Amino acid sequence: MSNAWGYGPTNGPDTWMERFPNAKGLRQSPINIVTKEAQFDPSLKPLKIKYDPYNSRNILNNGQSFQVDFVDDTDSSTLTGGPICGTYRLNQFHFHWGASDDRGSEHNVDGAQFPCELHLVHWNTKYSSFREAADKDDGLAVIGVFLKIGAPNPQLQKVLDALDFVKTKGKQTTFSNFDAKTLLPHSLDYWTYEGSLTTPPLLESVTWIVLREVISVSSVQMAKFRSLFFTREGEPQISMVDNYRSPQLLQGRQVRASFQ
Ligand SMILES: NS(=O)(=O)c1ccc(S(=O)(=O)c2ccccc2)s1
Ligand SMILES: [Zn+2]
Repeated sequence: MSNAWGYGPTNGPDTWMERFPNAKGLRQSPINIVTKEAQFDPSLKPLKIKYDPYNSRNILNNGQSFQVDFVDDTDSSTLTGGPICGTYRLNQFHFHWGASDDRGSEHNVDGAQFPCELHLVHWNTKYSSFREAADKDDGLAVIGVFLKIGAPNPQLQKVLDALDFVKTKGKQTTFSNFDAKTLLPHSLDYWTYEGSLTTPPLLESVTWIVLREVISVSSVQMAKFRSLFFTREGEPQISMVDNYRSPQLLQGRQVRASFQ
C-alpha cells in the first residue's frame, strides 16, 4: 500500500508534517484573507499577464488534482509586474475543490470558502528551470482565482470536456491551443502575501497573488470535477474531492492589496 501523501483520513493534511517538516514553517499556505486587515500598497504594480495558447501541451490526472501543463522553454507565456520582480513563466494550472458546493477552495476570504480555486503556477526565470526555482524564496508565483456557483463557464467547459480522458491517476491526454487567460476575471485586482505550496513538499517559495474578482462555475460543472478519481484504473475507486488544505497561521505576515 503506497504511503504517498493525499487527502484521505490516513494521509491527509493533518499527517503531512510527519514527512514534510515545512508544514510547521512560518510562511505556510493557504491562509484566510481578512479583507479589512489587507493594507492597500500604492507601490504594487498592475499584473501583466501574457499567455500564448500555443504553449498549452497536455492535461494530466496526477492523483491529487488535474493539471494543464505548458511548454515553458521560452518567455511566451509570462507573468510580470504586480508584487514580483522580473519575469515568471507559466508552467501549469490546476484546481482544488470540495465534495459539495459549500467547500473546496484553499484560501478563504473573511472566513468564507468557495467551491473551487484555480492555481496558475509560474517560475522565476532568474533561475535556469522550474525545478531550480521551486525551492527558492522568490522561485514561484501562483495566481489564485476563486470559482463561485453561478452561470456555466464556457471557457472552463473546454477544460472539463477533457476530463473524460483523464479519469484516473496517471492518465494524460493532449490539450493544445488553450488560452489560460480566458479563465481570468475582468478585474486583476489582487491580494498578495509570501507563502508556500499548499501541497507537499510545502516549499516556502511562493509569492501568492489571489484575485479579488471571482469567475463563475455552475453546479453541473462542479459535478464534472467530482467525476475524477484519486485512484488508478483497476484500483478501488476513490472520488477526487476535498483536495484542499485548510488555512494556516499567518505568523505575523502582512497581506497587501493592490486596490483601495
Ligand atoms: N497548490 S499550489 O499551487 O501551491 C502547488 C502545489 C504543487 C505545485 S507543483 O506541482 O507546481 C510543484 C512545485 C514545486 C515542487 C513540487 C511541485 S503548485
Ligand atoms: Zn494548488
